[in-house]
Amino acid sequence: MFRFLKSMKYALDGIFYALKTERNVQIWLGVMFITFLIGFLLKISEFEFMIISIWMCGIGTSEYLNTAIEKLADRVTTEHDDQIKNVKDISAGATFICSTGAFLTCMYIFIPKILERFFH
Ligand SMILES: Nc1ncnc2c1ncn2[C@@H]1O[C@H](COP(=O)(O)OP(=O)(O)OP(=O)(O)O)[C@@H](O)[C@H]1O
Repeated sequence: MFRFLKSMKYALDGIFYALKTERNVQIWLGVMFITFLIGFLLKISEFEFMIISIWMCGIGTSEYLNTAIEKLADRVTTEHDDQIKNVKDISAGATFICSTGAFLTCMYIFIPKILERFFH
């Protein structure tokens, strides 16, 4: 049990460290807050809220992993290196894929509600 709590503390240290220092992580948190606010105003269902939550956690997870990979890559070398470029680009690609999926899902949920509310 003590080991589990210690692991949780390390994970929380990582979460707060990235939140304090990484702009992209801060942007993710802001976007998540705004998305939930829009969802609340548009009165999305519990199911839609769960779907959006899963996407938001997915983006956060990929952003944290992307940050960790970038940091590790910079430890390997900060000189120009083609492999490091590939590693960083692929890692950024993962976040991009997840963000695109989340964006499309949010549009699918929000647009009909916006049309319904303002154009009916
Ligand atoms: N050592 C390197 N060698 C070759 N290309 C690199 C190297 N470091 C970065 N790059 C290229 O520059 C891009 C941006 O890298 P960088 O480390 O600045 O990340 P970033 O996208 O600006 O993320 P963040 O804003 O989180 O720092 C990479 O995707 C890669 O294409």
